[in-house]
Amino acid sequence: MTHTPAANAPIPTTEPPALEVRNLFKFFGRRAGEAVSRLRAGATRDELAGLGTAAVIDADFDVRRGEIFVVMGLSGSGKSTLIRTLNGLLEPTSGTITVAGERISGISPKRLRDVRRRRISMVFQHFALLPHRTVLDNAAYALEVQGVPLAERTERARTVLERVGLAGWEDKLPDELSGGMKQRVGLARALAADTDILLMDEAFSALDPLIRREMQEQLIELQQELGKTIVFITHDLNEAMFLGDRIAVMRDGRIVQLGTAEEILTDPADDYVAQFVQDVDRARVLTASNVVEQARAVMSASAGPRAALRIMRDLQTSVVYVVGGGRRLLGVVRDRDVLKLVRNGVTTLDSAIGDDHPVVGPDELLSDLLGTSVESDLPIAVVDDQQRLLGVVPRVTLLAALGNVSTDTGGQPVIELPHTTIPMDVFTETLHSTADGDAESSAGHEASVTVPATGAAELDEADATSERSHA
Ligand SMILES: Nc1ncnc2c1ncn2[C@@H]1O[C@H](COP(=O)(O)OP(=O)(O)OP(=O)(O)O)[C@@H](O)[C@H]1O
Repeated sequence: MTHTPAANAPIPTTEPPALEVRNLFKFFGRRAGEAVSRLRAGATRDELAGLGTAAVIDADFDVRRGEIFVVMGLSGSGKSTLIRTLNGLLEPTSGTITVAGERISGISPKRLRDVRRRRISMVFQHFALLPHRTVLDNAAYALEVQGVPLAERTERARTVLERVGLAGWEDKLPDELSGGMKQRVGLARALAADTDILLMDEAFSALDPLIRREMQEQLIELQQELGKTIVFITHDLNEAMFLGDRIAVMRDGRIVQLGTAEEILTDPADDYVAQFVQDVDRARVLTASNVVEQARAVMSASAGPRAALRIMRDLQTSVVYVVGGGRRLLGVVRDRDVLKLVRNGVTTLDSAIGDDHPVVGPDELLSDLLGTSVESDLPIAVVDDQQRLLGVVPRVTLLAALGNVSTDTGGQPVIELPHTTIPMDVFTETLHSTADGDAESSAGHEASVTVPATGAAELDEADATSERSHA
């Protein structure tokens, strides 16, 4: 899952947003205008219950081009009403809606139909397929309504059916399909219309959990492939968090929080949202970048085997991460190999650097980290796309994050690497006996720990300083 930048980041384009919603109110009932004035003045939904229902109260947001924007809330919170106003099925009581720069509120029905046809497709919970028409005809239906010639619409429908995994099913009737396949036809029909915006109203809610997850994953793939703007309505927070680049949480007609999944999970706007997120499957929301910790046992390759041994001794670990220029991760060195190099008087680390350590990118989901974590005794190294070491995810941190527990044990950092099983004396003895007038020859001192935290240049300098201070 790739998330867009933080919720309030500026839109990096001069094009208008896919959708602009400004101060939108929808009131069902008598004296709607008066009800909206009272809502603006601070009246609650309950206070207006005598007049009717305030289904959407002062919604104000943009949907960016190419994002999956999820509207999430319990039954009755106003999600369906909001989406129906977005596609012009309902006229707002007050406020405006603009689609790709074109107003769709307060315009003539003919113009509205035209904007909808060109800009917006809808996918429904219960598929809304025509039972006596084949899969192909259902997929081509929107195009047929638009008057697209038969040959062209058949070709476009075939292409999208293949894309959603239904090649070979074109001649079947809806009744011959499973629920997941029916929804794929619904999706294909929406995609065939080739509009910029897809509105999906609880589109996966009627599906079995496994099929539902498959559809969610496929939707993300399709979105990345096709770059559609998707507004997805759901009452399921896990689904919202998995799909949404941003999520609007609705309660009693109001959007109470708008943000990325991470923002909502880690900084819920109020107790209501906090209660919701308690049950979220964190493994499918949080990524390595959310839980990464600073790696302590890191050294520059140029510092050599003796420096590695000193770090192992001082941190009592069996492994040190080795980085090159620009903090690029080269691999790990292990205590036994380093000990051999030092004993043999080898001054470069290269031959001991191994790559048998787990590495992931910052966007990797925690659910994908679990398997990696159990396969290795080392913490997972997190690197950026230039292979620069960003930090590590120790197993204990991963488990704590999934269980929503703190790893803070009173200021003591988590021990991230396996303890060395080689007695400390052996390290010290080796450093002394092989010392050639360097730092370790001044017996009896405690070597200061080299715990580089920043760039390789600083690492080199830290080592040089360490050597000098011992000389
Ligand atoms: N046409 C209508 N006339 C009167 N009240 C309505 C109408 N449509 C919706 N409402 C009311 O507006 C409120 C919001 O309903 P809406 O269907 O938008 O919520 P929802 O979050 O989509 O819920 P659900 O998931 O159950 O559909 C509810 O109290 C509902 O009863």
